Amino acid sequence: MKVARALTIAGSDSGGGAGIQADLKTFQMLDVFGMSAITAITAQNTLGVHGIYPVPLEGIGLQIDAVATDLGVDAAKTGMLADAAIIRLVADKVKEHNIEKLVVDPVMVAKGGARLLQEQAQDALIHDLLPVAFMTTPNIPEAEVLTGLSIRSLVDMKEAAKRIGDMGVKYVIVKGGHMQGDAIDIVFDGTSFEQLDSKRFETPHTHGTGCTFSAAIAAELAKGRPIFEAVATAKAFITAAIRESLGIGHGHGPTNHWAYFRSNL
Ligand SMILES: Nc1ncnc2c1ncn2[C@@H]1O[C@H](COP(=O)(O)OP(=O)(O)OP(=O)(O)O)[C@@H](O)[C@H]1O
Ligand SMILES: Cc1ncc(CO)c(N)n1
Repeated sequence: MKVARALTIAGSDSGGGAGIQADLKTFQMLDVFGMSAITAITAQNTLGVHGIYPVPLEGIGLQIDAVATDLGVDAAKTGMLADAAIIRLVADKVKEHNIEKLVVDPVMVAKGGARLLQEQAQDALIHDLLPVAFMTTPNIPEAEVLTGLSIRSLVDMKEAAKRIGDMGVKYVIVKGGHMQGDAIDIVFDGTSFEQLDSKRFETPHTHGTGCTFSAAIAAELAKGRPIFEAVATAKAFITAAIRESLGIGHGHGPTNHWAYFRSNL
């Protein structure tokens, strides 16, 4: 049996709903062997981020080297990268190990408002990481920071996707989780647009939705699925995970990483 292998380069969420934990659960549910390089440890739960402890650069580089030189990486994703030095290191490692299918989730701020990326690191994201990425999946506030645009409509989302595409990344998905109405994401392939649609669920349990969505894309790309099939499966995965939330914790609870699999039984 040949198994697909995916690597997440991200922060640890002790609460289990976002970060490395969400990514590994998602890989597992999509039949992909999951590996991790941890960039920072967060003390976090559904109420917020209580502490952030970055891993030394050398340790992050060694984790990526260890995995890439032995087990192999069919696709990777990035999540919380904390600062500019980590972003540059990850960009260098992606080039060194020829990781072609890299999904960059440009994580900047947690749901409760805690910064997960230093503000001065935003330039490194644009100039160092996006040019080596295959796909990026900003939410609305992240797309606004990356482009300087104010995004209020689907037309604005498309314009933002185009401008982010000009930064050197092949595919861009501007996610509509932060808009009003249906949860519509815009996919841009450099020439044309597609939409991923779902109804919006009125729920506070959306902790880690972005992490889970980008991990599902990386998992499907690791299996060699065509792009639009991969993103459609990821949308179905996150929609089921939000729809059937677990109702645990006292704040923004985690999504349900079993839901997509169970709904297909
Ligand atoms: N309430 C909702 N109902 C249905 N789909 C949603 C809802 N909220 C988000 N989504 C979908 O979830 C996916 C993730 O989008 P979102 O904009 O929430 O990411 P994010 O803000 O990066 O998440 P996080 O920072 O919490 O990890 C998108 O496909 C989006 O459309
Ligand atoms: C570690 C980590 N990564 C990403 C997010 C964004 O959801 C979070 N809250 N925590």
